[in-house]
Parts: sequence; structure tokens; C-alpha cells
Amino acid sequence: MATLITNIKELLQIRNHSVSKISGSEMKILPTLKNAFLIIENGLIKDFGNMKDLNGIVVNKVIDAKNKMVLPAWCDSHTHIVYAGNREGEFVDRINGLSYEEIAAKGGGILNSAKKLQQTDENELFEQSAVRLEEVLALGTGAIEIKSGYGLTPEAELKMLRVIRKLAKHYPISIKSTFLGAHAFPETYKTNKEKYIDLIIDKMLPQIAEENLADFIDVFCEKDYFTTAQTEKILKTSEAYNLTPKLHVNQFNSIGGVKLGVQYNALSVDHLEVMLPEDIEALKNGNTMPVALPSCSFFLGIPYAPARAMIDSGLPLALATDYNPGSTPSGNMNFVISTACIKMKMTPEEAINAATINGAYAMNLSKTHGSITKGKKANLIITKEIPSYNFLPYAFGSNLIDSVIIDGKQVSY
Ligand SMILES: N=CN[C@@H](CCC(=O)O)C(=O)O
Ligand SMILES: [Zn+2]
Repeated sequence: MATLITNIKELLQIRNHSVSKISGSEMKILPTLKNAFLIIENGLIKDFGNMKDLNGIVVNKVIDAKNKMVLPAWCDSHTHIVYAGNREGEFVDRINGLSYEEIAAKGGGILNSAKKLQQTDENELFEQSAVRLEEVLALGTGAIEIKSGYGLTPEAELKMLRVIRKLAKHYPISIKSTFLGAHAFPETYKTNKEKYIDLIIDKMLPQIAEENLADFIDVFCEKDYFTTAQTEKILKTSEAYNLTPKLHVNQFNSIGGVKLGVQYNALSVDHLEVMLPEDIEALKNGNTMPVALPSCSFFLGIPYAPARAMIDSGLPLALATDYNPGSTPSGNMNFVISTACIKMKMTPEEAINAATINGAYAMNLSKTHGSITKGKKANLIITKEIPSYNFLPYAFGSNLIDSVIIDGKQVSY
């Protein structure tokens, strides 16, 4: 089963296999090929090149991409798309003057979502989450990480992780699953926080490992959530289960989460809205990918991660949505790259590198995703007719996607 895409105005992000992430000044370079073809076979990228070198090949399907661009599908390495209900009431509370932290202190926020999720059965949770997954697929996302963390009881956390597994079975998109039991302290443990940590360590982690429900472990390491000592206790235990950390750090305060993440070989540290010079220094000493979530900054009106400072000091950077009901009710990676350029002063090349190959790295998927490379998955975006790739972040809010190809097949949701 072969498909040929012809007359591609510009094929973006062509790389050889050995590139797993792009750092520092190299992020300004986006290798491309003009007037290109691309051949897909068995769901993989078989070949690509200049149209003048295309010779009589027999295929089942031809897609004419005249005046259109082709690029790897977005790699969204940080989402919470499995949740029940929404929190638009809190959105209005914030418009009327309450802060995100004040809403959480009143029992809203993550605990509000946990209450809703605990009361929602697994099938209903799957249906609600599938709507969001189909939405982001149509927006060009071809690989996604999904976290638990709105359960906060052993039963409800496992329910979330099973829904993630079921989504992975039902949809062609590549899905990685992260256990985030340490997202917030349930009300009943507010005065005995160590007991909740014990519940995570003694009850949740062993069962998750037994059912093989998670690829990664996450902790919300933040003032009023989990301290660095509590985070470390969880990370130490999860090493025995082979769960690589991906951490929520530095969203509101810098309390040492970045350094701890690097020390525990975290695959990524995410949010980073508040970064001290020592946080940037710590990232230089490891292979941990910093991940910025500009839609969260946009929605909450909090600072943007200092992308320029990180990239200019030689670090890599990935971009993700953080799609969740409280801080970022949007899974649109196209908006993320626009916002990164407009608000974080990333160039279009840097933003596209951050949302493709570096996003893949932050999910441990860069061998198979995130670039136009022979043998990688044919997860592709075909754009509408656009004058240049700069148009993608420039024309923010417009839908510039003509079609999305996942595993070699055009998807329609
Ligand atoms: N900050 C922690 N967790 C989510 C938001 C959770 C919520 O408000 O429901 C985030 O990444 O922004
Ligand atoms: Zn998050």
C-alpha cells in the first residue's frame, strides 16, 4: 500500500535518523526541500526528494500538494485530555478577580475536576476524552502524552489510566501515558499529606506497574502542592518501576524542581514560567528537555517561559499545549506555535523544531516521530495553500490545515 505526495511547495523538517533533539542556535535552522515528493509505504516514510528526481513509481494513491507545505504532525508532549466536565465557572470567577491559586484554595481547581471525575464512569470518561482526542487529531497532532491526576484515589487514577490505554487502542495516534497521582492533595489528606504520599507509593504505583498502565511519572512540584522532598520520595520509588519522570515545575515559584528533575534524569521538566538563573544552569548539566506551555500563560495571564534565555544559553526547548480543564482548555498546537513566536519571541523555525522533533524527544519518541526521515512514521500535516512557512505562526487563529495523515492514512474527524 503506497501513497505518493507530489508537487509539495516545501517539505519541512527533513532530518537524518541520528537527530534526537535540537538545541540552542541550531533551533534557528529548519531544513527544508522545495518542490518535493514524498512516498509513504506501510504507514512509514519510504522516500522523499526533489520532484525532478521522481521516476516512474507505482502507487495506490497520489495526493497533489501543489502550493501546499508538508511537515511532520505536531508532537504534543504534555496534556491532561482525560477529564470529566469542564470548569468554565472558575473561568468567570477569574474574570471577576479571583486568582488561580485563590480558586484552588477554596476547593476548586484540580480538586473540583477530581470530584467530577470520581463520579463519572469509565465509558463516559472515554467518550468525553475521545471528543478531545479527535479534535486535536484534526488540528494536526500526531503524537500525544496524556496524564492521569484528576482521580486522586487508587480507583479513579486507575480509571483514568485505563481510559488512556483504551484511547491508544482505538485511535491511530501515538499515545504515551503518565501517572500524575501527585497532582494535588485530596481534601481528606490536607492535614496528613505524608499519608497520601504513602497511598501513591504503596497502593497506586504497584498496581499501575502490574497492569503496565504508565510510561512516565509526574509530580506537581510547587508551593502548596508537592515539596521537593515529597517529589523526591516519589521519584525514588518510581525508579524501581522503571517510570521515567516528567515533572510539573516552576509554574508559579522556583523551589528546586528543575534541579531535582535533572538529578533524576527526567525526560522533561514542564511549565517553567518562573525561572531563576540557577534553573537554567541546572538544565545545562543533563539531557532533560525543558517544555514550555504558552497557552497556559495566555489563559491564566501568568508569565511566559523565558524561551529566549533558555535557547540563547544553548538549551533545547519543546512546546506543548497542556490541554486541561483548568489552566488551558485548548489543545491547539497551531495556536501554541503562534503564541510562542508572538509572546516568547521564538522564530518560526525554533517554534516548529520545538513542536515536532523536540516534542517527540519529550515523549521518548524521537526515533519514530517528529521529523521527515526515511523509516519514521508517516504522521504528516498537509497545509492549505500558504505563501511560506512563516505564515503558520503569523496567521494565528486561522485553520491552515488541509489534511492530516496518521500512520500513512488521511484522517477525517
Ligand atoms: N499545574 C498543574 N496542572 C495543570 C492544571 C490543572 C488544573 O487546573 O486542572 C497544568 O499543568 O496547568
Ligand atoms: Zn500540566
